[in-house]
Amino acid sequence: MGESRRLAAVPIPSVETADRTELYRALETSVGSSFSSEPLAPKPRPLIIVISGPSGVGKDCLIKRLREVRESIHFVVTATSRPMRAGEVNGKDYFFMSKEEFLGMVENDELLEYALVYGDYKGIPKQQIRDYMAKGYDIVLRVDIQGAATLRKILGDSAVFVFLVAESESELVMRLIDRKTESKEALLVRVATAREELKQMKNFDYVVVNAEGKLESCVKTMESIIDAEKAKVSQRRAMV
Ligand SMILES: Nc1ncnc2c1ncn2[C@@H]1O[C@H](COP(=O)(O)OP(=O)(O)OP(=O)(O)O)[C@@H](O)[C@H]1O
Repeated sequence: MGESRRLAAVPIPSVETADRTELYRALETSVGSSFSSEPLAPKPRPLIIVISGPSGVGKDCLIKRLREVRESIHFVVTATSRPMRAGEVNGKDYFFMSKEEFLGMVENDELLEYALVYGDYKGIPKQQIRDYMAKGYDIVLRVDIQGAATLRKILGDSAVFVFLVAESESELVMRLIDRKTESKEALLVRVATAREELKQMKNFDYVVVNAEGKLESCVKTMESIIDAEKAKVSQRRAMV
């Protein structure tokens, strides 16, 4: 009510008889300044999305599909000293390098985070993140649980942390067995580790289920999370 008393005394034509432009102009004059065409929502900031979860849960598959359905995503290619697996491509799946080269990057503070995983180094190159955020891309990082905990310490709430799970522990083990990329010893390490890792879920912002044969639904959930994050009034402000 207090607001209406401050409005200019301009006659407003009848809603029944006046045309749209006439009414618009009269309302504009009454409120005292032109109506702006500027977007009412703030421009969404680029997000850093950390995707983690036990080995074999489908992180790579999810990210691959997410990149196909969403153009504005940059997947940060991790540097690693582990040997290339059959079908992997250098610079696409990982930047494969020797231990010496990797430690050189550590020395030069070129990595956001790094760790020794199953005997091999893995780390996230900082420059790639900066370059793509500057171009407006959302950044997707794929890290193991240990890496996610380290990133949480570095990035705090400025990044979105997503924990990917299978629908059950037994499904996860089956998936790992079916992938046929691990020796029996490595398989045992991975399943035992997975059991421990599941306890870390509470440190994440979201948990997304990648159920057997339901990758598309998992991708949709991820998209919803990204869309919801973009619609936040107070957006996360990630700096690397
Ligand atoms: N929704 C799904 N239903 C059935 N199989 C799936 C699904 N998602 C992924 N897989 C399969 O599970 C296996 C593991 O997937 P992926 O390699 O993406 O896991 P990851 O989490 O990236 O594993 P790692 O951390 O060991 O690299 C693959 O053989 C993949 O094809």
